[in-house]
Amino acid sequence: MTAPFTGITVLDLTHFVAGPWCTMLLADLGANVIKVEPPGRGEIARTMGSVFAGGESAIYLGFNRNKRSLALDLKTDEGREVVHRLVRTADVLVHNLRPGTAERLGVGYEQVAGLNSDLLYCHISAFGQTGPYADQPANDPIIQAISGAMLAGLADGAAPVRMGVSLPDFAGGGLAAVGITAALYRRLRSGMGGSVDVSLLGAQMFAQLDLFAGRPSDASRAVACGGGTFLVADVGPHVASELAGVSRDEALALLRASGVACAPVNTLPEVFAEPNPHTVPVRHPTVGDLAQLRSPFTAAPSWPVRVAPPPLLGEHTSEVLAELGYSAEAIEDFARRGVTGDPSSPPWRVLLAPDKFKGTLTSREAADVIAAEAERLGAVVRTLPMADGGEGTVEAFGGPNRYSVVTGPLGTPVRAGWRLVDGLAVLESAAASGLVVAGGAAANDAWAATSAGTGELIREAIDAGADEVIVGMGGSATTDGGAGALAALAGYLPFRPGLVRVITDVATPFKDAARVFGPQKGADARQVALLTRRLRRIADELSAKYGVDVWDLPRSGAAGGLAGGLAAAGAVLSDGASVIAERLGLAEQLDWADLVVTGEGRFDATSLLGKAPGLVVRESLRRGLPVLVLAGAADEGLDTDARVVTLVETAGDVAAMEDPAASLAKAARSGLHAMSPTRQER
Ligand SMILES: O=C(O)[C@H](O)CO
Repeated sequence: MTAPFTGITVLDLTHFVAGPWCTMLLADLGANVIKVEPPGRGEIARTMGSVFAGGESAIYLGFNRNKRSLALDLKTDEGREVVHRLVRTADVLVHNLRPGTAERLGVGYEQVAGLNSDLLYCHISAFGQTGPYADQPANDPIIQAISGAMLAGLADGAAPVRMGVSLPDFAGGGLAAVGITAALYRRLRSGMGGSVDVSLLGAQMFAQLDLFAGRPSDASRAVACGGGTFLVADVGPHVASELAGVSRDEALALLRASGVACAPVNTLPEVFAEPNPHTVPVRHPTVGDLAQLRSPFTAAPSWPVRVAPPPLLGEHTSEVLAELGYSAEAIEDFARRGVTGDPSSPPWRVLLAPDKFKGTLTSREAADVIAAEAERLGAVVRTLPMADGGEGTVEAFGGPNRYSVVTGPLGTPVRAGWRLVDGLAVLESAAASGLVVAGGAAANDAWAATSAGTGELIREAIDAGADEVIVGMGGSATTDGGAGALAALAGYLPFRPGLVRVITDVATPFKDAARVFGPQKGADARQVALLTRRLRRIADELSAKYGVDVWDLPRSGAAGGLAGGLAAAGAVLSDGASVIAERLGLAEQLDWADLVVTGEGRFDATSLLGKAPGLVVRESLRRGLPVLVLAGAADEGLDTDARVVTLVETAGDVAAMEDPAASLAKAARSGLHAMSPTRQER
């Protein structure tokens, strides 16, 4: 079951109370509400009121949950172009701008109706669109005054009092949400868009119907109790005087026991000490734990109720612009020129280049989790998921666009993804002959496991016309010295120069392939010895056939010697992380970044030596860039200037394994927050 307004997009140009309250009602019911705010300062409520926490005002925090914030200067041509793109994709536009302002910003009804005939345009105004006051600005006290609410319940001649509750705003916002709901229903039946107008004065008049109907104000029902407290109960003067001598709690107990409707006159802290669960907790990135008033709707059957924290200013700018089809370059350009960013504070550019978190998150998944946290802190983000030749290599190049059924490591056919774009094929041994494919070390047969499938993929790539084939090595189940692959490639060997480049996750030579990696593939000591003897024989055969001695050749032991087998047949061996970094343009991305984030499952001395995160760290530090490493776990006392934050220390070792995405988010939040340029103010 989805929330009722799932799939409805609301372009929210509202501010302060009435409009944000209306759009929050829609957001609570599942609408995708995009709140457009001026860059730098945000909507007016962010700086209004007397209660602030984490840099946000309580007024703003109260009315804006479940929304996304897009910082956008509507006074620029580009800002207007963006908002018009949004109009084209939105179902509803809501604003409570002063008369004439929407038109000045290019979002008046006449200006946008032609862009999207399905659009429902809701204008919340003080006095409506017609009548003598239509052009007059007004706020809640003005409406309270003109509607008679300021004198409601007061004795004749008493000084007017503004109701402590902004009823005009709540009535206006709530009724606007009803009007929008009705218009959406009409659109569903008739296909018609259109407009909905709600005036605060009309809404207030409607909400104080009982005043006009002459209902007595009943001020006398507030009964004084001991200690200067009050309660409300329908009791006569005699009982009231009795209650004056007892504590309020006692008085309430007596009245309740006698079945008299009664309640304490609560102070605000007392309201929240009442047992009813009126609030729901939410974690806000700068405020911390934040109580939100629970939406009073309950439905049966129930629909999902979500409570996402009120967004930071511009938190979703990049995300929304990307959804509208803007390129990463255009998004960055907007930020730099002040269309979406605060021109007085330059964007914080964060490059995310993690490797996989082996067995839990792919590098792409990890990058996406970290990106969400960085964007929350206002960063402009670029992602560059890394790999080293093992699992995730094809993904790092953009993901598979072809699939082939090939021989799996244990003989069972496997569907392996690979990629061919502009003559460059990328494939990986992990997908065709991987340990994961074999079912892990326990299920693997280290002696029988074959690299045939990787050979078949190479054949497919050559047959498909690839000019260059990059073959990732790593994460394999095999220790067959490439014998299976070479047999599958019969008729295609030796490779013509430059055709096949093998990129490896390790520099291990052929002779050590079984000793170093056999155990993780399920081989016991006896099998390791047998596998090493078999590798020796294969090396001799390769030498006799191709005249290449791979026994001591660096990198030839990757993927159980498959790298060596292919190298003997003419492939070039290279370091996986370096080739991938070069092909993906890591250097240019580092030139762009202010902070670099990398990561992997376990960060240890070997990471610093050769693996992708080590390379990212090294290259970043060489340029003087700060680096954050997020790792599942890390060795103590590593010799690095990078800041290392582990999932184990921030989320605990159980959570790190059971919910790696949430744990990574937590670690990213902590690390990024500590390295954020504005952390002092946060
Ligand atoms: O596949 C393997 O053997 C290891 O990942 C080293 O390449």
